[in-house]
Amino acid sequence: MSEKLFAYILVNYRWVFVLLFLLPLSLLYDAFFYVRNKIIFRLRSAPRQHDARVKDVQRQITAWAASGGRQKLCTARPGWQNMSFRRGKYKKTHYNVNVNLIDILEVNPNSRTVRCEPMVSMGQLTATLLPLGWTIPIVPELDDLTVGGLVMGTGVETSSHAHGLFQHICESYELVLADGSVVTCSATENSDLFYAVPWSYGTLGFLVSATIRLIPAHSFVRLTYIPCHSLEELSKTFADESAKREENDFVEGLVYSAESGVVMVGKSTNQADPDRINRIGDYWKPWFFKHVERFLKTGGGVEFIPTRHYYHRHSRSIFWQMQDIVPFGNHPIFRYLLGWAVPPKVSLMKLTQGETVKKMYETHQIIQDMLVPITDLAGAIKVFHREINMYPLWLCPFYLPDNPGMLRPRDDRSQMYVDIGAYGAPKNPEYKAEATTRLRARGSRLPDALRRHLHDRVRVRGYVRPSAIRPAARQAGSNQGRFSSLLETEFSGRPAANLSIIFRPDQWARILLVVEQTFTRQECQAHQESYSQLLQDGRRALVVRWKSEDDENNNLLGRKRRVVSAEQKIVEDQELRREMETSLMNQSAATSGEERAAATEAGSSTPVQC
Ligand SMILES: NC(=O)C1=CN([C@@H]2O[C@H](COP(=O)(O)OP(=O)(O)OC[C@H]3O[C@@H](n4cnc5c(N)ncnc54)[C@H](OP(=O)(O)O)[C@@H]3O)[C@@H](O)[C@H]2O)C=CC1
Ligand SMILES: CC(C)=CCC[C@@H](C)[C@H]1CC[C@@]2(C)C3=C(CC[C@]12C)[C@@]1(C)CC[C@H](O)C(C)(C)[C@@H]1CC3
Repeated sequence: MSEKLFAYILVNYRWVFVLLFLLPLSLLYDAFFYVRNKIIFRLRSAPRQHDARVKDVQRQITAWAASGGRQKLCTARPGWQNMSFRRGKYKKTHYNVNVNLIDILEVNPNSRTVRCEPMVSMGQLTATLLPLGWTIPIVPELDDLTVGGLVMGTGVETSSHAHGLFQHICESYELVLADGSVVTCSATENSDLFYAVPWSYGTLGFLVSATIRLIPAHSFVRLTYIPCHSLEELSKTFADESAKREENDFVEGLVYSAESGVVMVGKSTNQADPDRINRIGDYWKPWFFKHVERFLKTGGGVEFIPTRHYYHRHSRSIFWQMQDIVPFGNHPIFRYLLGWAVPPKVSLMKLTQGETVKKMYETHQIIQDMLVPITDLAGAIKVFHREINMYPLWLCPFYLPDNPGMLRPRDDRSQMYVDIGAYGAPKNPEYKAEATTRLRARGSRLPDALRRHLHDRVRVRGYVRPSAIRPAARQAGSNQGRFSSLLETEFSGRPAANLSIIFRPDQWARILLVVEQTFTRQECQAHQESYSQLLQDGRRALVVRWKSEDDENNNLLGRKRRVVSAEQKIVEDQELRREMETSLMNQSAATSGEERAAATEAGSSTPVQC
C-alpha cells in the first residue's frame, strides 16, 4: 500500500521535484554551456584544437586495439544525455570512446557550409548561425539534439518535404574508423561510406566532424494555419501542401482527433505585417500546440513568427510532454511566473527520473515515430486511432530521394513520406505497450495492423539496439578494424527494399550484416538474394548469410564458386580477399550497361565469385 502511495506521489507530483530542483539545475547547465560556447567561438580556438581532439579519438582506438579489441565500441556519451527514451545498457559493457567534440569549427559563407563537431546541438547551432544571417535547411526541433546523433540516426523537420532528411543536407563527414584511420567522405570522395553512414548508428566509425549546407536565414516565417474538419480533407491538404516543394518552406500537421487537425504551411520572409507578428517563443505565450488547436474553432489564419521562435516552437512544451510533467504548465499564472525557466532539460529529467517514473512511461506512454508513404496517411491515422487513440499526433512530411544508402525509398523511386509521431498516453483501454508496439513481436498489433492496411508498405523507425548488432559485427571481424555492420530496423515488412549493400574491397565495409530476428529461414533465404543489389559503379554486392548452407549459397550465386562458410574466418583470409577483389574488378569490367539494366529490371542478383 505504502509502495503504491509512493509511486502515486512520484508520478503525479513529479512537478514539485521538477520545479524546485530540475529547473534551477537546467538553467545553470544551459548558462554554463552558452557562455563557454560563445567564448570558444569568439576566440576561434576550436578549429585549432580539432586536430588534437581527433588524434585523441585515434589514440583511444589504438589503445582499444592494443587491449585485444575484444570489447565492442560505443561513444562514451552517457545514456541519460541522449534524446531518446532508451538508456542503452550497452554503454556499461562496451568500450567507451570519448568523442567529446562540441564546437562549431567554421562558418564559411563562400562555400555556404558550416563545419561542426558531432556534439554540437541544434540549439547551439541556431544561436550561432542566425545572428550571422545563416541557417541550416533542416533544424530538427529539440534544442539538445546533436549533429552526431542526427547524422548517425536520422533527423527530420518540417522543411524536410523540400530538403529531405538531415543526412541530405550534409556535404561531408570526417570519421575515425575502427582501424584508427581518419577518413573524409562525401558524394564524390569515398562515396559509398558517405551514403552508408546515415542510420548506421555509429557502427561504421566515429564521426568527428560534419560539413553541413547553409542557406540564408530570414527574420520571419509567414505561417498559414489551415484547419481541417475531416480526415479526408486533412490528409489531402497535407499531401498537396507537402508536394509544393518550392512554394512552401515548411509544412506541418497536428492531428487533434480522428476527424480534425490543422495543417500549417510556412514561407520564410524578411517582411512582416507588424499587426500579425506572433512571438510564440516568449515565455508567457501559450504552448504552441494549444495555440494551434484554437484555429479549429476560429478558422484559418496567418501569422509572422520570428524564425528562431518557429524552429523551437515545440521546445517549451517538449511537443506535448510537458502537460504530463507539469500539468498546470500552460496556465497563464505559471507562464508569467516561471515560463521563462521551462522546459527542464530532458537529459536531467532522464538522469533523475527513477524506476517508478520510468516504468510508468514504459507501460502507460507511447513514444514512437512511424514513417509511411504520404499516400497512406489517412489509412495510417485510422490505424493509430483504433490502436492507441491518442492526440495530438505530429505530422511531418519528408522527401526521400533515391540515394544509395540504407534509408531508401521503396521501389527505388524518390518519394514523399510522412513521419507520424505519437508521444503521450494512449486512451485506448486495450493499449498494451509491448503487444501493441513491440518492434520485434511478429503478432504485435500496431505494426501488423499497419502492415495489413498498408499492404506491407509501412516502415517503422525504431531505435536499433546496437547491442543486438555489434556482437554479430564482431564475429564478422569488426574487431579487426575492417569489417562493420549495417543494419535494418528490426521490424520491417520488406527489408530488401530499404537496403543498399556496401562492398568496398580495398577499405572498410565489406559485409553487410542484417539482423533479421523475426524471419523464417526461407524468408531469410529470399532476402539474401534481394539484398544483393547493383552498386552505382555497376558492381554487385556479395551477400553471405551467416547461417547459410553451402548449397544455398551455390544456388544463389549459380556458378562455380568457393563457398564462404560461417565458421571460416574470412577477414583473416588474405588470399580469399585478393581473389574477391580481382573477381569484383573483372566483373565490374565485364558487366555492360544493358546487362546491368536487365538485371535490375528482373530484380536478379548477378553472382559474384568468392
Ligand atoms: N526531429 C528529429 O529528427 C528527432 C530525432 N530524434 C532521434 O534522436 C537521435 C539524436 O539524438 P542525440 O541525443 O543527438 O544522439 P544519440 O546520442 O542518441 O546518438 C544516436 C546514435 O548515434 C550514435 N552517435 C552519436 N554521435 C556519434 C559519433 N560522434 N560517432 C559515432 N556514432 C555516434 C550513437 O552511438 P552510441 O550508441 O555509441 O553513443 C547512437 O547510436 C537521432 O538518432 C534521431 O533519430 C529524436 C528526436 C527528434
Ligand atoms: C521525430 C521527433 C520530432 C521526435 C520527437 C521525440 C520527442 C517527443 C521525444 C524524444 C526524447 C523523448 C523520448 C523523451 C521524453 C519525452 C519525449 C521525447 C522528448 C521524456 C522527457 C518523457 C519523460 C521521461 O521521464 C523522460 C525524461 C525519460 C523522457 C526523456 C526523453
